[in-house]
Parts: sequence; structure tokens; C-alpha cells
Amino acid sequence: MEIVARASGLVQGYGQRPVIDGLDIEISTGVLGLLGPNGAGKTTLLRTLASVAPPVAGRIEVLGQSVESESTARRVRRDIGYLPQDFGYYPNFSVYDFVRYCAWLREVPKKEADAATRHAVASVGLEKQSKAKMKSLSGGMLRRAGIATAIVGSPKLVLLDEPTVGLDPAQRLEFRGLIRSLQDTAIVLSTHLVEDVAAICDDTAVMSDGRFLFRGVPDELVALANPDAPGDSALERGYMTVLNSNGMPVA
Ligand SMILES: Nc1ncnc2c1ncn2[C@@H]1O[C@H](COP(=O)(O)OP(=O)(O)OP(=O)(O)O)[C@@H](O)[C@H]1O
Repeated sequence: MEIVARASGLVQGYGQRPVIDGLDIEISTGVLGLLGPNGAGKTTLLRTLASVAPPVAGRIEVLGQSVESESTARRVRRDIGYLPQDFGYYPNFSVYDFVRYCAWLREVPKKEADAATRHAVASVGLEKQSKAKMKSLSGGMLRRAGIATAIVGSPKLVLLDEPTVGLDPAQRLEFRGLIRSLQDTAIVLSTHLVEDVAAICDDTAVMSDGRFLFRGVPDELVALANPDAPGDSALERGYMTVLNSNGMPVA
């Protein structure tokens, strides 16, 4: 597994209040599931790694290049795909045009952009809707179009903020298949669904109050499960055990 991105001493916040205060993270190829309660700082971390918001302090590297400042971030932005939780779109754009536009924003080279767009649209199973207007899509299709914008041009780092929200069970299964098919990519996926982590993640981080309480493979989280902890599966009990660890990192 290749390390695609790393951050050290990361500080991020809004106004005077730090939300993340001195976080270290290494992200390798494979799928990292970022779990944590509301307000844990998952979105803040993903936005910062995506270079949407420069960190207050600390160092971020993607593919060995530092991305703290706007000028340096531009060099690697092509290699970062980001799907925000509530992504904005132009309602009158077709699916194809919207994904193509996102390829352009990420500076996918012009001669590759059409093929990359077709590939991304096909990967999320929206070929038939390629000419449909974004405003005509169902919630699940819209989310798939969003995922296409994050993977167009095959970025090495893909950051997905709650990508399975609004998907029905069949669409969630399709989504998992899609994620598994992305080879040689480092994917960070924030979710509230422990079953998503069980199904597709190679690595897990549990975040609370802007820091990691746990980082390891899902089986290690299972091994930590207190049998009396709430949860319908061993992984859920492991997650709840870690969350109830009084804020003390347990792994
Ligand atoms: N734009 C903002 N201005 C001020 N505070 C913010 C802003 N965005 C987030 N916060 C605060 O930062 C903290 C972390 O929020 P963040 O959205 O990163 O958490 P999260 O783990 O993604 O939560 P959720 O699971 O609800 O999406 C919260 O206390 C939140 O209220």
C-alpha cells in the first residue's frame, strides 16, 4: 500500500475555535472509513484535506507535494476528488456536462476530459441518464452523479463525505461495488453507517471532538467490542465501545 496523503500537526477551526487541534493522519491506497458522531470534525477534516479550506496550522502533503497554500494546492488538485456532503450543481446542466465541467475545474487535460467524463459517468451507472438534466435526477442518481464528479480523471485521493446518504439498499450495494472497483486509489469515506465500513473499508478511524479515538482495521475495532455495548453487530459494539472510552484513544 502506497501512502498517498499525510497530514501532521493539523489545526483547523472556525473563527477562534479549533475543531481539529494537532491531528496526524496517513492515508494509503485502499478505503479508509471515517466514523464519528455529529460534530466530530469529519467534514472539517475532509474539506481541509481537499484543500478547500487552508489549515490554521500544520502540514498536508498529497503525493509528496505540500498543499497548505492556494498556490501549492493548485499543483495537486487534479489528484484530489472531493464530494462534499451537500454538493452544489447547476440544475439545467446535463449529467455529462456537469461531470465534464468538474473535470475542467480540476484541470483534467483537455484532450483527456471527454474520455474521462464518459468513463466516470459509466462507472456510476448513469450512461442512460448522461443527457438528462441534473434537476430531473432522483436523490440516488444525483448522489451517483456527485460521485462521478469526484472520480472523474482518476484522482489518486478521493474524499467522499457521507456518500451513501439518501441511497436505497440496492444503490448502497452498487456504491460499494463502485468503490471496490477503484484500484490504486486512496479513498476516505465519512459515514454514519457502520455496515458501510464493514463491507468496504480496509482501514477505519473513529473521530470524536476533532481527534482520533481509534485507527486500525475493522477487525481490530471488532476485537475491542464490549459485549454490553449497544449495537446490532460486533463492529457497531466496537465503535460504541470506543466512543464510550471517555475520550481516551483505545488503539
Ligand atoms: N461553517 C462553520 N462555522 C462554524 N462552526 C462550524 C462550521 N462548520 C462546522 N462547524 C462546527 O465544527 C464542528 C465539527 O463539524 P463537522 O461538520 O466537521 O463535523 P462532522 O463530524 O462532519 O459532523 P456531521 O456528522 O454532523 O456531518 C461542529 O462543532 C460544528 O458545529
